[in-house]
Amino acid sequence: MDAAFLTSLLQHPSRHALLALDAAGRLLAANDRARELVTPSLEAELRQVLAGAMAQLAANPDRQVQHRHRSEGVEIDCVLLAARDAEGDLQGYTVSLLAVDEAPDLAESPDRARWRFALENAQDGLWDWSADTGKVYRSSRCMSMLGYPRDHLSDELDSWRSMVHPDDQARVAEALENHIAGRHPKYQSEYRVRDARGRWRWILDRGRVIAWTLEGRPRRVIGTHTDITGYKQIEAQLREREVLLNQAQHVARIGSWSWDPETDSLWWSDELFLIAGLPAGAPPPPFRRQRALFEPASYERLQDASRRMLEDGSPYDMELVMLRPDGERRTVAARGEGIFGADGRVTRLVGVIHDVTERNRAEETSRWRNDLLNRIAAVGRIGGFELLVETGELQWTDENYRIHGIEPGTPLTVASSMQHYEEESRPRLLEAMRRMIEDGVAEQTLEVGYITPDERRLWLRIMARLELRDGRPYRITGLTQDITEEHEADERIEQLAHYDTLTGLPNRFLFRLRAEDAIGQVRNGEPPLALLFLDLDRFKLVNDTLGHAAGDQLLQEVAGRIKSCVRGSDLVGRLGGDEFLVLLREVGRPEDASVVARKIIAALGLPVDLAGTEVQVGCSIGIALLGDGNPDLDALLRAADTAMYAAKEGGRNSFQFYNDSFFEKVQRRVTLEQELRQALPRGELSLVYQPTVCLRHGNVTGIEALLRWQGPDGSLRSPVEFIPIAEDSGEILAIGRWVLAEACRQAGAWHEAGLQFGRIAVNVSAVQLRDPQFADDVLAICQRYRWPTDRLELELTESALMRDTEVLRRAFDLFAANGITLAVDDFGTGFSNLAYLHRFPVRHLKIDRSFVQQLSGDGERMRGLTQAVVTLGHALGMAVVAEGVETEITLDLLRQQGCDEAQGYLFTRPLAPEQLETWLRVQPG
Ligand SMILES: Nc1nc2c(ncn2[C@@H]2O[C@@H]3COP(=O)(O)O[C@H]4[C@@H](O)[C@H](n5cnc6c(=O)[nH]c(N)nc65)O[C@@H]4COP(=O)(O)O[C@H]3[C@H]2O)c(=O)[nH]1
Repeated sequence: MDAAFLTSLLQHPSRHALLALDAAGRLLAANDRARELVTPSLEAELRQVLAGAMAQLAANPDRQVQHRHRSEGVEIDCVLLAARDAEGDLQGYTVSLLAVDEAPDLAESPDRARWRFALENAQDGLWDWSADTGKVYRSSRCMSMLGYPRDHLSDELDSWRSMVHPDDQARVAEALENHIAGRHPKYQSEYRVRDARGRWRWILDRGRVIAWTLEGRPRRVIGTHTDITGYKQIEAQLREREVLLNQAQHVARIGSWSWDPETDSLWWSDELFLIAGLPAGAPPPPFRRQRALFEPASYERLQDASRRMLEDGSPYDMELVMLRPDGERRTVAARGEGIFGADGRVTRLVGVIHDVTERNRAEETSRWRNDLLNRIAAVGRIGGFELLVETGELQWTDENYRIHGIEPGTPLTVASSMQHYEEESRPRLLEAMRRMIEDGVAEQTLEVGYITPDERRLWLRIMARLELRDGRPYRITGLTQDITEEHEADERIEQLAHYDTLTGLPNRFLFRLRAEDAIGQVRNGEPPLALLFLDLDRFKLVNDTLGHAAGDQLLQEVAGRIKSCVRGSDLVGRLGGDEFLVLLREVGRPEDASVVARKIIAALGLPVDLAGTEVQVGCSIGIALLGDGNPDLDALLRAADTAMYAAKEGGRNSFQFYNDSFFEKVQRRVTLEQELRQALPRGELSLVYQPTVCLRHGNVTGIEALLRWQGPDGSLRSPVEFIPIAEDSGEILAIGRWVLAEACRQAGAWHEAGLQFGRIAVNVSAVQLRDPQFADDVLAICQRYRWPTDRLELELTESALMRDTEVLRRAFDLFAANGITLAVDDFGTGFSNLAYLHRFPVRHLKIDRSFVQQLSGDGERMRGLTQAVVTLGHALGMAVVAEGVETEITLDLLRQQGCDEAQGYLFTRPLAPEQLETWLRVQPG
C-alpha cells in the first residue's frame, strides 16, 4: 500500500491501537493510540506473542488471529491479519489492540439492531461459537425451522449434535475437523436433524473459523443452517428420475448428450459412456477430441452434420460406426438437433446415440435365416400360408404363390384361392376348413388337385394346423407341398401294378379286383354278367415269323379293337400272352353276349398291317354267364376258359357258351395230358402192327406200326384221342422218336427172323415234321437199328404236307436222298392243293377209311371218288392203298378199280408183334 495512504489511515481517530509490520515483523507505522498504549515493556511482551501469530499467518494468510493479553493488570484484545499484495504475496501484518475496559459500549447500536432483525427473520439460522466461552449462540431461526421453541436447546455445543441423525454424525464431525485442520477452507455439511414432529429434516450447515488462537486453534466459528429438505426431496426425485432415465437408456441402448455452445459445456448420459466404452463419471471428451471415437468415414459425416446443425439447427439422422478404446466396433444410429432461443439462435445442441449393433446383427441373422428358409422352401417346393379365422385374411409366402403359378404379392381371398382347385378337390378343402373352424379339429392333411392359371395340373399336399386364442379358433397356419412328381410316380407304379404295359388294359390283378367288385354288386342275378375268354388264333405264328415287335403291335391293335366292340362300362383286361378277358355288365339275354362275341370275331378278323405285312388273325371266344353253376369269378373264369377250348375245337373264329359235358371233356383232356407225360417213362406205350397186302399178288407189301397206350388205370386209350393232346403239349416229339425207334427195332428183328414184309410204315405227326431235328433223328434211328432207309415209309396227313417251309424241304430232300418214302394218310379228306404231291417223295396214297367203307352198297359217288384217287395216284406214278377194308366186296371193287394195295380187318386187325409174326408165317409166299 502507498505510504501516504497508510499514514492517512493511521491518523483516523480510533480507540484501537493500530500497527503495521513488514513481512519480517518490523514496525512500519503505528497510530497515536498505539504510541499511547504500547509501552516499551508491553511491546517486549507482545513481540513474543506476535511472533507466533505471524508464523501462523504466514502459513494461513486468510486467518484472523485473536489473543487476549494481560499485562500489568490490563487486559488487551489483540487481532492480527496478514497483508497481501494483488498477487497474494505476503507484504506484512497489521495488528489492532484494544484494552478490554475500553471495549465499546454493549448497548445496541441502530446498526446492530438492524443486523439482529435480519438474523431473526432470515430463512437461514445463524450459529456462533466462541472458544473463550465454550458456548454457542443460535439464532431463533435455527430452532424455528425445526418447529422448536427458541430455548429448546441449551447453548452447549453437544446439545445440537444430539439431534443429528446417528448415521450422519461421523460425517459432520469429519467435515468440521477437515476445516479446522486447514484441509478445507470452509466447513460445509448436509445432514439430517430431527424436528419437533419427530421427522428428519435436511440441513445445510456451512461455517468458518473466523478467529484463531495464537496456537492455531479456532477461537470463534460462525455458521448458518439452511433447511434444504425441499431441495433434497427434489434432488431425490431428480436422482430417481435420472436413475430411471439411465436404466431406460440402458435397456434401450440409447445414450444422450447435450452441448451448450455458450459455455462449451458438454453432458453425456451414463449410457453414452457405456456405448463409447469410456468410464462413466469422467467428463465426456470434448468434440474436438471425439475423432478417436468413430471410424474415419463416420467421423467425417458426423462433422459435416454437426457443422450444419450448428449453423442453422438442421437435424441429422444417420448410422455411424463407433470405435471403442479396445477396438470393438459398434454400429450406432445417431440423431441430433438444435434448440433455438427467443432470438432464433441455436442455444443448445442435443442428440441421442442408439447402439444398434445387436439389433443389426439380429436383423442380419433373421434376414439370413429368412433367406435360408425361403431358399429351402424353394428347393423343397414348400409354400406357407396363414389364414386369420376372424377376418378371413389370407397370407401366402412367395413360394406358395410360385407353387400355385400366381405372381407373388397378388391379393388373395379364400374364395379367389379356391377357384383353381379341381372340382373334386374344392369341397374336400372346404370341408377340412370347416372341420377345423367349427369342430375344432387341430390338424388336417389332404392331397388335392390344382390347375395353375397356365393350365398345368398339379398335386398339392396341404398340411394345416389350427391355433386357438382364448379357446377360440384364431389362425390356421400351414404348408403347401408340390407332390406332383411323387403322385405321378405313384400313378406310374399303380399303372405298372395294375395295367398291362403293352396294351394299357387292366392286368389280371386289376381285372380280378374290378370283376369281383362287379360280381359283388350283383343281387339276385341282377344285373346279369357274362365273361368272355378270348384267345387269338395264329398269334404264335405271327410272333415266330414276324418277330416280337410285330407281335406286340398286333396285341395293341387287338386290344383297341376289342375295346371298340364293348361299352365303356364293360371291363376289358389282358390275361397274358394272347388271352384277353371281357366282362360284360348288364347283358339282357345270353344272346347279347353272343352278339358282342360275333362283333369281336368280326373286328379281329379284319387284316392288320404290321410294318407293311398284312396279317390276319382270328380268335376263339368262350362265354360263361354268372349264375348257379358259376357263382364266383374263379368258377366263371374256369367255365369261360373251358368254353374257349370248345370254341377252338369247334373250328377257329368261333365262340362257345360253356356247358357241363364239354367241361368234362376238357377235364378228361387235362387228365390225359398230365398222364401222358408219364406214359413213356412208365413204359405204358406199345406198338401194334397191321399189314398191307398187294391186291395183285396177295403178298405182304408193308407193315404199319400203330401206337397203343395202356393208362395207369389199365384202360386202353385210342391214339385218336391222345395223339392230338400229345401234339398240343409237345410230348409227341419224344413219343414219335420212341415209335420210330421201336418200329425199326422190331422190323429189324423180324427181318433177322427171316420174315418177308416189305416196308415198315410209321405215322408221323405234323408237329414232328416242324422239328428241324426230325430228319436227322430218323436217319440216326435207322442207322442205330441198321434198318435200311429204303424200307422205311413215313405216313403223313395231307395237312402236314400242305406247308412249304425250309425245314420241311430240307427234311424231304434228305428223305429222298436216303430212299425214305412218304405215304399220304387219309388222302381225299383235304383236296385243297395237290401241288405238294410233286414236290415231295410221295410213294403211296392211302384212301381214307371213311371212303372205302362206303364203297359197298349203293355208294356210287364214293366209287367215283376212289376211282379218281386211284387214277390220280397212278397218273402221278404213285401206288394207291385202301385203308379199312373189311369185306371181300369192297376188296373186289378196289381191285377192279386198279387199287394197288389194301389194309384192313379183312386181312387182320392190328396185332401185337408176336401175333403178327405168327400171322406172317402163315401167309402164302
Ligand atoms: N374200322 C376199321 N378200322 C381199321 C381197319 N383197319 C385198320 N383200322 C384202324 O384204322 C387206323 C389206321 O391208322 P391211321 O389211318 O394211320 O390212323 C391212325 C393214325 O393216324 C394215328 N396213329 C396211330 N399210331 C400212331 C403213331 O404211332 N404216330 C402217329 N403220329 N399217329 C398214330 O391214330 C390213328 C388211329 O389209329 P388206330 O386207332 O390204331 O386205328 C388204326 C386201325 O386200327 C378196318 O378194317 N376197319
